[in-house]
Amino acid sequence: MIYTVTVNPALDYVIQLKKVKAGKVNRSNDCQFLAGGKGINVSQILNQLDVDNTAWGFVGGFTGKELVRQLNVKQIVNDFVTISDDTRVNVKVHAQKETEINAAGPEIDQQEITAFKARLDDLNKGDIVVLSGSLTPSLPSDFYEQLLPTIKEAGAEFAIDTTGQALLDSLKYHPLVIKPNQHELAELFDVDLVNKEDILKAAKKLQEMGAQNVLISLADQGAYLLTHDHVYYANPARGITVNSVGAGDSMIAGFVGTYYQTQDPVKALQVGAACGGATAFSEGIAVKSQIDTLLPQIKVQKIQ
Ligand SMILES: Nc1ncnc2c1ncn2[C@@H]1O[C@H](COP(=O)(O)OP(=O)(O)OP(=O)(O)O)[C@@H](O)[C@H]1O
Ligand SMILES: O=P(O)(O)OC[C@@]1(O)O[C@H](CO)[C@@H](O)[C@@H]1O
Repeated sequence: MIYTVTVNPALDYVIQLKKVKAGKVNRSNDCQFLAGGKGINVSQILNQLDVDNTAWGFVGGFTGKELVRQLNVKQIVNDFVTISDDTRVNVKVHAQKETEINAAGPEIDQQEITAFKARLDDLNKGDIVVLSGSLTPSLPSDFYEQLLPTIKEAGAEFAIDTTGQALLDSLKYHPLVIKPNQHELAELFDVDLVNKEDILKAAKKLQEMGAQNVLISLADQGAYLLTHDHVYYANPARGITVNSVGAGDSMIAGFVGTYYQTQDPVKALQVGAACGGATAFSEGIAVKSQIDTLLPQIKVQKIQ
């Protein structure tokens, strides 16, 4: 089983308009509330790939109820801890440029944290836990790290999609895969990454620090994968970008879901790149038909 963890999920309020003028009244052409949060997006793609998974995390209030309603409609299995504060709303403005305003997130108390940690008792050998996204301000900054010994003791693997020190602190527990984008990779080591060599050198460092596989996503430039033995490059799919929100989550889902089924990191990279592209080319998170259409376009090359 794959478990996704979204401790700070969101209703994404996606607003479409031609142009935003700062300081003026702007009127939208279209808007909708979509269940979001990085781990939840991973679950959505896993469902499209027919990979069994359960979404874990914290939800609360009227926003949390709507989020769970949407997941149930899509038959995404979920087992959230209910909190007394409201799940956040993140605003995504799609105009001449994409602008995102992500809220900090709700208060989570000690009892709710304890209830969440008890979920980990369900883990079995061979399971994969995908930990994704920001923490709420009330959670300790080492919250992910606190979960890792239990996950490993159960014989499960984990993937982690977070940034900064929290990502670095997870490496000693040997994540199955991490996926910083080029910008996040540069920030991790406080360096400029000007060419391929710089990127691969920084990615190699993350592997030396403990990651089993390192995926570096480059948006419309494709992605690199460092495995134990080799380095691979996956080209980007061709298409018109309409939304980059969730492309990274989709790539992780494609990678982890395929790895779980095949144990083949190269196939996993191919599917991950197709899932990322499919989401970038669609209004929300991609569906199976879009992923299947792009899959043959992705050729994985061994470059080292
Ligand atoms: N415009 C695009 N065209 C083709 N493929 C894309 C495009 N955008 C994303 N992808 C695919 O999805 C992968 C992940 O995208 P990206 O690098 O933007 O992740 P990210 O920065 O984590 O995304 P986000 O935070 O917006 O979800 C890329 O490596 C690529 O394979
Ligand atoms: O604030 P975080 O947790 O870093 O990111 C949250 C978020 O931007 O990530 C998803 C896209 O990756 C969205 O669905 C969601 O709003």
